[in-house]
Amino acid sequence: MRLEFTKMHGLGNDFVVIDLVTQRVRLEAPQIRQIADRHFGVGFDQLLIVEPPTRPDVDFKYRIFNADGSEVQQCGNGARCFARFVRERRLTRKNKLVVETASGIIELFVNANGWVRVNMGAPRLEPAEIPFKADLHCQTYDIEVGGRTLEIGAVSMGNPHAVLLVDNVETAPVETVGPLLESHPRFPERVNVGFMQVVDRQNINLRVYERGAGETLACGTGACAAVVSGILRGLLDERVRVKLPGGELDIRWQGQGEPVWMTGPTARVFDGVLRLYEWR
Ligand SMILES: N[C@@H](CCC[C@H](N)C(=O)O)C(=O)O
Repeated sequence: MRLEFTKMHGLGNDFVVIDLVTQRVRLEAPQIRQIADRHFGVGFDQLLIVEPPTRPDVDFKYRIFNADGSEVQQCGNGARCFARFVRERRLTRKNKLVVETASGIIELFVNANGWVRVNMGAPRLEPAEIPFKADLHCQTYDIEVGGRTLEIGAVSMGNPHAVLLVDNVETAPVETVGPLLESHPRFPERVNVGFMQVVDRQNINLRVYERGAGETLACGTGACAAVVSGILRGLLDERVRVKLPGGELDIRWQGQGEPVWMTGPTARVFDGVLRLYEWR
């Protein structure tokens, strides 16, 4: 079985993108993990699947799978790459796209310079919506991790995020605290973990340990969640430049009930063909 794909990235957060508008395949979790393998497969942080819409008022349906094969609701860097992909593959000529994801509708605007601006929707803060086990919504929560009490913000951008404040992202305990929080029992669907260093009211440094993928060079929803958490804590202004290991994103949020806007670049690395029958 022959399957065309495109390798892309947003700030080094890398993707295999597959068009299932013009191709047909059903990929199960073991195959997804095999394609994700950086030694025995193509390698990616997330697999993005482009499908025809299931309703008349949207342009496409977009599904996202982590490298561990789990299907997830949202991916910010992936959304921008998705927009570039459907235009380059001539599946659409529109500059504004309305797209169905597992967590709702997002709007994408392709700028003249190839950058993409995304309306990521309003963040959800109620614990049950994240989901996070807590009685009430609070700006921050104390949580026991590895014998220590840490303070986190908890935000859903369609997918769950915990945000910790650190003095310096270079020395942040991403490899140790990241996996412990990712699978913490208070996050029943696991969680993405952001380590945020506030530089000033318009600039943060951020590293993210992603659910189902480990630390990535950038996480778009993680950047949105960190800015939301920083604004709610009174530390940030409405527009923030987020510096991640792979590059920078522009994030804007006007407060409760308003959508988060994310703007950033995309890159296509190469096109390829998978021959699924060759795998054992
Ligand atoms: N890299 C992404 C987020 C991908 C999904 C995440 N790992 C999850 O499990 O929720 C981004 O750019 O937002």
